[in-house]
Amino acid sequence: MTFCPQAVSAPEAPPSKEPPAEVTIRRRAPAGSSTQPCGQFTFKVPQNEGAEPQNILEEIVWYKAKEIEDMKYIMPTERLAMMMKVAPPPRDFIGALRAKAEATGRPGLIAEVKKASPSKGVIQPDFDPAKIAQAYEAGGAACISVLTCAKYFQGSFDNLMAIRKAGVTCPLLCKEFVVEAYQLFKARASGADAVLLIAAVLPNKDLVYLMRAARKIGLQILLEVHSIGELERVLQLELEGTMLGINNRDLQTFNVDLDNSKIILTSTAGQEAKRRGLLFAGESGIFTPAHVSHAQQAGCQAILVGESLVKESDQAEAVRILLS
Ligand SMILES: O=P(O)(O)OC[C@@H](O)[C@@H](O)c1c[nH]c2ccccc12
Repeated sequence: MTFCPQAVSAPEAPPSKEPPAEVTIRRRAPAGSSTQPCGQFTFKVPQNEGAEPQNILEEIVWYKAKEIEDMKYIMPTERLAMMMKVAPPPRDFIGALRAKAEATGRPGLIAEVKKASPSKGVIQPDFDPAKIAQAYEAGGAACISVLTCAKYFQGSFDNLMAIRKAGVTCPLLCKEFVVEAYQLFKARASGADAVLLIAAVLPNKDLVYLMRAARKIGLQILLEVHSIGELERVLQLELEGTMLGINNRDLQTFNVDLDNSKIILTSTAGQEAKRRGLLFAGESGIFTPAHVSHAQQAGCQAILVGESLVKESDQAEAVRILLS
């Protein structure tokens, strides 16, 4: 059986009432902290109230500014540019997903190498990234996603490099909270073939810039949306070399709703995205073959799965069972 997304019946949804969603998180703390320590006392600075992150996504993004500063200190951009020149050439991430979906009649799998997450804590204590990626590949994954965020997911760019060096042939996605081009260079220098960009974090102006920078260095893009409004917004962009991820998890609240892919893909914006021939990945909360079918019926030709695979001791078998 060949995979045929057109065969999935998509009821004509009424036009969305959501306006294109603007980014609601703040990229950095406004005007310093609202409390100032002074000896054994702490002074409150009322005009700086609200200087605490309002949710985990904001906290992560604020932390990135400091992390990137440290990274640049250890490895200046010029050295990174030299490393990019000797990095193994990029492979076709989106093409590998399409090919797998066509060959198997099931969504192509992006299997995620993730040790921990802010919502679940440590998911796999016996964590050997290269071994896990090899098991995913042996089980039939089309692509591998590698969490590189150190503080919140216990990931690293070294994991990306170790997986590439171990000879894994599946194309690799760098899963990071990208806010600066420096992180794209780091991803490519570490052997990534594609990079995640999150619409909930980046306004369109930043997306235009970062997508251009990514393409220039040969990285494909997984552009993640969580709502119809975000999809409407990103559809205003030039989406060449880009696929769309529909996150079932709200990154600000951690709530997972497996129907989110269907809600978004049956909207007017979803239909428009399908007409443009874009490839969709259903992301998060996929645990069973029935969940995979649910995503496929919603119109996803790809799925992104972390926890349910990585927590198993035999990850190759876990992949086979999920795709059965
Ligand atoms: O472990 P799960 O529920 O299968 O989810 C995987 C993946 O979708 C999730 O890790 C993810 C989706 N978007 C993100 C953005 C940043 C960090 C992580 C993510």
